[in-house]
Amino acid sequence: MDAATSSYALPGINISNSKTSKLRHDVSVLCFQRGIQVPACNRTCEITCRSSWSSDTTGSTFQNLQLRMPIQEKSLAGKTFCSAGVWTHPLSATESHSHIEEDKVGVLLLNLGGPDTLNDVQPFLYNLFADPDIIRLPRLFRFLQQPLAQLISVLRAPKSKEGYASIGGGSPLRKITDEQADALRMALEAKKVPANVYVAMRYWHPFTEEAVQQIKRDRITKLVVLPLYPQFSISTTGSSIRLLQTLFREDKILSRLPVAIIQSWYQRQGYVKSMADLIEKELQSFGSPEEVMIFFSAHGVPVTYVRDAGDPYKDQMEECIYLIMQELKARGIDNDHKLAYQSRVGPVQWLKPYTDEVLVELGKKGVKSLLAVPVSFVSEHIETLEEIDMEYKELALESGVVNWGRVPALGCTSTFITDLADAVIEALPSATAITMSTRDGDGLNQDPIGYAIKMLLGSFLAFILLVFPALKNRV
Ligand SMILES: C=CC1=C(C)c2cc3[nH]c(cc4nc(cc5[nH]c(cc1n2)c(C)c5CCC(=O)O)C(CCC(=O)O)=C4C)c(C)c3C=C
Ligand SMILES: [Fe+2]
Repeated sequence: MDAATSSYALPGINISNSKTSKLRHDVSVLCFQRGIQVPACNRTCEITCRSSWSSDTTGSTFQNLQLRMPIQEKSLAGKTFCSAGVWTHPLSATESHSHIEEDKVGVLLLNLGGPDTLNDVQPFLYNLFADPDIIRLPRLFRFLQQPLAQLISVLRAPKSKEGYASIGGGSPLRKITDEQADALRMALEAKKVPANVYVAMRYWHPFTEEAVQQIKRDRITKLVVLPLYPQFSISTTGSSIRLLQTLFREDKILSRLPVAIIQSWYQRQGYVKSMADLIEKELQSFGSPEEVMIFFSAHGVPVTYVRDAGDPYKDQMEECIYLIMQELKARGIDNDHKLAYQSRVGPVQWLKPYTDEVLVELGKKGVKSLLAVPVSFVSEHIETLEEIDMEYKELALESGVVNWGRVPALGCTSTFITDLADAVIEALPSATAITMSTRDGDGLNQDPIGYAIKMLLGSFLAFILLVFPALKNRV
């Protein structure tokens, strides 16, 4: 299911699924002003009109426009990954330059954040577990969110600290994200689109609230929100967008700021090609590259996110792997591959198959060469540097794998950053103000009794597991 049509759609925000190469190009643009419909099939008019609209009139007009122009895209694999209600007008980088000269453009990079020092680990974990998009309690039990976050963060901190200690005493995420922000700013400048680039971390510094205040102080007039997660998940991009929506709605100035949100970009040619480049290069470091199993390891999410809440993460991940493998095939690389999910936390079921279990299976089956490819995140972080490079490597070697390799995260790879710059430029014309209220996205509306029972049992189970000492180390 696509995020735009799932229960996690965020109405009022013009969210685009960034994928230049696949969008239809025969969409004509209409220009509305004060109730008068002015047919204007050129893009300059579209942008000029929209930037002069007041936010309260733009929302409804734009929603109509979206509904009247359904775009349904089928991927090569036959899955729908862009559905009605999402409208993106594809402008090429050069076409759009003249339209945005008068605007003061901002780009807001969304990321998770990580503890800078070991002392930050527990408060960072508290922020993470206090997020209702990470631990999803029914509204009736939301009062438990903070005490539960306190309890889980204190219990998990020692194990997390060990992990962060083994990678140098803190997360490298802030430094890498700052470098990516700088590289993106330069790439945009090279394309004659000067922009301020801001970093908004969800759970640690620089917090989203800080970035948003800076955007206000800088008097940005058009904003593109770009998550540094290629695929959409309720727990990552969804959570940050929800927070942004709250912050913007509460603020007189920000609620009128035209914003375009790129919800996912795993299907962009630039990203797919950059990933294929990394894999192709790393395969060459093996003695017999054609015998290497390409092992994609994605961060997992609890299975209920996908099954009950309509998180498109799993579908997008599978689509993403398909596209990367197609790209490799086109280059004559036809290796076996496998996708598994890592980093599960707590007692609930997460997306399967689990990375650790698959590694053992593959080793036992006689796979001798394995190339691990982290695929849900574009920076090195604790789960690549510690979990994959240390834990999973050791497990694979113990299980019979002899040759182990790992593809680095994309980081500031220039083809990748250039493509992100194009994604920003393409999204700019679709910026509209965030004014509408959030539709309640949890299952409460659909089956309130079933939902309450499930969540009550879930919370009860979580408590039991947390206070039961023998099970503590699974948290
Ligand atoms: C696409 C990426 C990610 C998804 C999806 C995701 C979901 C998710 N994560 C947790 C719990 C934890 N995540 C932690 C660290 C962490 N998570 C991601 C990315 C995704 N998380 C990253 C990049 C990082 C690392 C940040 C860094 O410091 O480098 C942690 C803390 C580390 C640890 O203790 O293991 C926790 C906890 C849940 C519960 C969840 C989905 C519901
Ligand atoms: Fe995580």
